[in-house]
Amino acid sequence: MSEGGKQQRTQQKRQQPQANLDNGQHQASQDGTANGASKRPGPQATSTPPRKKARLSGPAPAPAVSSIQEQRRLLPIAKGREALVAEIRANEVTVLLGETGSGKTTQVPQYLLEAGLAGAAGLIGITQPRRVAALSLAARVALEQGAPVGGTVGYAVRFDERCGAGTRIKYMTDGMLGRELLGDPLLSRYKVVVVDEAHERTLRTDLLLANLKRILRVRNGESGDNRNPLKVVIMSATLDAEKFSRFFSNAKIVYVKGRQHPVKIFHAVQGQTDYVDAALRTFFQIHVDQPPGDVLVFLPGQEDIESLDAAIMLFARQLPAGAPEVLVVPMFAALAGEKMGRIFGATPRGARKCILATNIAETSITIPGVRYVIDTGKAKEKRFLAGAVGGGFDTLLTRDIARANAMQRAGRAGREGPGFCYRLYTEDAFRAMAPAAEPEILRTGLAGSMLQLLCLGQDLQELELMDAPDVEAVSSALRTLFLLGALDSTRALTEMGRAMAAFPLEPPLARALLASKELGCTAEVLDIVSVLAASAPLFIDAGEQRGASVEARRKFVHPAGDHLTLLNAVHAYAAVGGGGADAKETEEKEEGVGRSARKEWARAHFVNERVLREARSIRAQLVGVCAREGLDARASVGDDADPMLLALAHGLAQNAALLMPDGTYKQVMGQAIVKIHPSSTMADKKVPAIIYNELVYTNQIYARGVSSIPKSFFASLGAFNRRAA
Ligand SMILES: Nc1ncnc2c1ncn2[C@@H]1O[C@H](COP(=O)(O)OP(=O)(O)OP(=O)(O)O)[C@@H](O)[C@H]1O
Repeated sequence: MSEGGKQQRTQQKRQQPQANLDNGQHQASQDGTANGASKRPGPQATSTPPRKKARLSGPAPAPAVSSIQEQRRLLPIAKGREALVAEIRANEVTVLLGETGSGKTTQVPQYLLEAGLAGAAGLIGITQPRRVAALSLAARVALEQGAPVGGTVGYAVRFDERCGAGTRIKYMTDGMLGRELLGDPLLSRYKVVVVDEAHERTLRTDLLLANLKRILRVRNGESGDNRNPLKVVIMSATLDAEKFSRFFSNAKIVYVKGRQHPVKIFHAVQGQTDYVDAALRTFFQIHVDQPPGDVLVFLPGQEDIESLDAAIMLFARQLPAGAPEVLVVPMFAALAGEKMGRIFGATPRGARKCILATNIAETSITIPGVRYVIDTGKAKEKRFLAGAVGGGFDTLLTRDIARANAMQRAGRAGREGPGFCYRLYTEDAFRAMAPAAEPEILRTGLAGSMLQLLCLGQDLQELELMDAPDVEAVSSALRTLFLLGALDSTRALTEMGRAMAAFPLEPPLARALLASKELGCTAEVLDIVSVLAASAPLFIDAGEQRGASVEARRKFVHPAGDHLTLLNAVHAYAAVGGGGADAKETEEKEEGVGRSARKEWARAHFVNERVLREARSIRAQLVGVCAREGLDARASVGDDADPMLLALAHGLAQNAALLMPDGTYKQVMGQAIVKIHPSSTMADKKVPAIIYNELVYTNQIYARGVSSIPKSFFASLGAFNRRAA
């Protein structure tokens, strides 16, 4: 059945509260992550929605621990503190394996600082694959240190940094530390680098590991220079420790024993065909039958989160009067700060919070109050098809998770007291899962990373990596960089390439921005790329209200397509009182009437306001880079569309397609036949030539983020001349 058909069917089903809910039984089992001995059965599904009075009484969660310092002392890792510090002191590289929640991420950096391993003024950097983890961990550890964030403990994530002169412990994304290599190739300010959640094997972690190996060689003395040695600690709860140890010349492996609180695991008795429905049933079984505690549900993506959110609210309204309130809180990468506050903030008395999250909540973080985890066993995975028709494109498909992910998910329960994890898949399915996710370097586009490496004088193919990337993915990245003008025909980095790398943007967007210099439209292109670099689409996919959303947005629609439509929306938002070019002015209007008017405006136009606000902060940072790179951020062409489209086309030259006589579009630099995505303002238009932000493959190849360009542009795009060369 098609995705759309399935969606429709589930929606129909969820709109009938009396639907049969009788296939959600779970059985308790033990696996590597569970050492609880609870006799409490898993939630038993009923044949009707919950009717009986829900209760939020029962055994209290773990006894409150009086002080934060006492909590620290009770963590399993605390018992081995001295021995652990001694091992790290004695070894250049330590691989540290310990159960989820044992205290690795929050405690190890503090132990090392307190033991003097960072010297008098050196830094301890702790990398995380995800920004939300870096932000929340910095907040927690700052609290434990009794100092504000930006004091002893700070953080650095893309487009946001809070560190001061006195910062000694820095939580950061793996990508940020990678960027620091550009200015400081030996990471000389760091005495210790802790690579946390290394099992995730993100591309950035892998590149960082390769660089750390290089840096160790230089700083730790093969060349005799041992004045500023570096220590590296690799950590995870679910790691192939031997592999990491081998990579670092048989590094010492240290195990932290024990976990603070048990997590009891329940598996579904039979496989679930509709995981959103199964999650809905399981949530209400918990809500009705189980003692207090918040619930964390893992789902693949935003669409499922929104669908489950609506379904839970529908059922919650049917609970008897006086039943505990249900508070649904979505959690995905694109959330703005104030929403994060709702996730991590205290649940009101008598209510039960239900956090609906993607895998951004899977590792490292502690969400206070969460006692129950529901795991659908699914995640969205981005995969770059390098050898595909069309020269490669990203796919974003829902897939089964790996065992390591399942164990990490279970580990989000049981952090403040005993926890429970309900897997919506069978124990056999769990055992059949791959042990760990495939390293990202084997499945992702490499152009951006390759450009950064070239700026460091490194060649991806010569780097000593844990797993070497696919040859086709490497040549696809090289081709992209060459067509964008970042490389010359000898594969050497050009001035343009260096300038592109200065921007924390994917190469095509950086190229478009640089092209705006000559064309005098930097102000407009900044507006556009800032939105495209944000972590979610600007326009909300309104689902059933699609008709209404199209109508509401009609006034922004630009005949040239999605990019200028997006620009119109940014300008319209600015006119309501925020989001425009002048960040300072908008900050002043942040409070009060302006703020609520903007929110209302965004809601009425089905525009994602947090994206606009995120884009505004991205823009402010890009303006800083523009100044350094000699671009005038105020240069504007007003309403003149052509210069803006031409600048964009410089970045998206590889993403161009021409109209064929049969009404389809065919790539200019590839063989693929593409369709314009139905969400595009260009969906029903037939224009001679288009550029697009990306191709996505669902059941066919769709171009998303589409603009019409004059065919005459092709003559002036360097990429086409280069292709011919
Ligand atoms: N924000 C927080 N609020 C309350 N308790 C917290 C918070 N962060 C951490 N803790 C407590 O500290 C414990 C250890 O957390 P930490 O992140 O250091 O563990 P970890 O071993 O790194 O786990 P993981 O492998 O899951 O990342 C948690 O189980 C929890 O009890």
